[in-house]
Amino acid sequence: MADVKRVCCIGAGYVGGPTCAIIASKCPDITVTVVDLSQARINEWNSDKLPIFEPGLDDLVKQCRGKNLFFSTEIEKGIKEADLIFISVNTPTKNYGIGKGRAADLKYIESAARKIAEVAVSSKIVVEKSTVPVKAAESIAHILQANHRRGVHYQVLSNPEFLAEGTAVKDLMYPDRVLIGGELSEEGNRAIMALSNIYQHWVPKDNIITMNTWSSELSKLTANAFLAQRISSINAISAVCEATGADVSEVAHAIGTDSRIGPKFLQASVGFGGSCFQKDVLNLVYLCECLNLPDVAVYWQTVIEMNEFQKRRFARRVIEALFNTVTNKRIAIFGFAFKKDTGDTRESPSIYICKYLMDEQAKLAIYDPKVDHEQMISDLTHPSISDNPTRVQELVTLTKDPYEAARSAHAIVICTEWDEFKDYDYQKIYDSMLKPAFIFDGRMILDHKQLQKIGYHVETIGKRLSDDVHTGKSTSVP
Ligand SMILES: NC(=O)C1=CN([C@@H]2O[C@H](COP(=O)(O)OP(=O)(O)OC[C@H]3O[C@@H](n4cnc5c(N)ncnc54)[C@H](O)[C@@H]3O)[C@@H](O)[C@H]2O)C=CC1
Ligand SMILES: O=C(O)[C@H]1O[C@H](OP(=O)(O)OP(=O)(O)OC[C@H]2O[C@@H](n3ccc(=O)[nH]c3=O)[C@H](O)[C@@H]2O)[C@H](O)[C@@H](O)[C@@H]1O
Repeated sequence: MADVKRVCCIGAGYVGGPTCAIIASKCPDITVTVVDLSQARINEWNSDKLPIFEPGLDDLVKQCRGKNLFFSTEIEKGIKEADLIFISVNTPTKNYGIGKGRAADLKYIESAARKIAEVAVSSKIVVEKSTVPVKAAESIAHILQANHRRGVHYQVLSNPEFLAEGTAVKDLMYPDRVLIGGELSEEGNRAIMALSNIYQHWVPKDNIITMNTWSSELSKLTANAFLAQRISSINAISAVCEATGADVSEVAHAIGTDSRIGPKFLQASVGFGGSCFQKDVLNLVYLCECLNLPDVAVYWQTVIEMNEFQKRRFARRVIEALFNTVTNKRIAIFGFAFKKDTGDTRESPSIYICKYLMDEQAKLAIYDPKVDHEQMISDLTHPSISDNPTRVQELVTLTKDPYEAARSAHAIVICTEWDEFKDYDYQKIYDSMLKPAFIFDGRMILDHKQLQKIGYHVETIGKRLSDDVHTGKSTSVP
């Protein structure tokens, strides 16, 4: 098993696609096939317009596709031919039955494992790449072993992914660490070495950490929980800043220079989004409840609650500043993706800000440089966001031009930190808006002094910029 020649990855998503593109580009001696149930997704991977936007990914895929990188719906063929199989399918939060709203839905993982057991005719290393609850690898191993053919043996490894969207290529190219968990046995070690050898084509050996499977699985959930907790912590402090006159950027800088705390992930915002933070923290909460650790579960649950609070709080500030009513007011929403440099909108805070404003019957003009309009409508008409899709269509205008979005608007709300938002001609935008013209900078990216000079009423997260004549809040601490 030491020399892996053929890799198959089940799941051609945000993780499977970029991860395999890097492996193919760094290991010309390995053939990598990414398989998926979705013909549409595979067609896109084989086209000029990839299904996901990631800086640097197009070039990487073009460089290897058709040589040692293949995208296909022939799942059985991919499995049969591979020595090593990544399972990189989605593990969303369960929306039915036991654990609804918290537990990870493992049905895609299980069906991938069953498919491997059904078709494999030679031994395989099966690598759990998806983020899963602790002990999922054990369940995968159980399914594989219960269905194995004579002479076919499996080793199951945990190899969680730490890439972030928008920087996936860089993160995969220069990972802080690669984590591999496996069985503590001779066979297990051989499998760990085989996977480690793939990564050693480009990752220094010292950055490849090996450990037992459960530690590896729990480390992934813990990493995301800690990152999400930092954001919730700084967002909690942003509320204190707004109430006192302190500036959250200064506070973040002050604490971030303490080497024990560090400067990263201290950017206060409208709240965190993305497909994983909420899902994985909830997954951890559920795990703790199942392990009869209710106090630990409550501790992590508050990270989610603080995030909800931040999104609601920001929307409420917009409404309050606009004289306590946004009914029929045109509001330009700049940014719909959950962060810059991605077209992904999963759990984007922008969706919730839009929801709260639509609940107050505001008219929204939404602009995002990368998100398809179809996706925006699908997100805003989702039953969890609106029970009246026709009303959403009436309230929402989708534009391909930020200047158009802001024309005749009462306010601009920045929901995503796209770099291009910093470079607009805000004088021109101001001239086209209704007065007083408001900007709510939910990402703290604009030059607030300059905007005030133009005449805007500016509000941002974690800092008071304008007189609070509208909200009437006092700056004194009781
Ligand atoms: N999106 C991200 O940035 C990161 C995601 N992760 C984790 O990686 C996993 C995958 O996430 P994404 O790539 O974002 O998901 P995704 O939803 O973009 O892609 C998953 C793909 O798996 C396919 N699939 C599902 N069941 C299948 C089956 N039985 N056979 C073949 N294909 C199947 C789906 O059609 C879909 O295309 C999740 O567990 C996630 O938590 C981990 C780190 C980063
Ligand atoms: O498991 C996953 O899916 C991934 O989740 C996150 O990556 P991602 O969600 O793609 O993006 P992040 O950069 O972590 O941003 C998440 C959200 O937090 C927000 N954020 C981030 C940092 C910050 O300081 N403040 C802040 O509000 C972002 O705007 C975004 O909405 C982790 O950073 C990755 O390590 C992990 O692999």
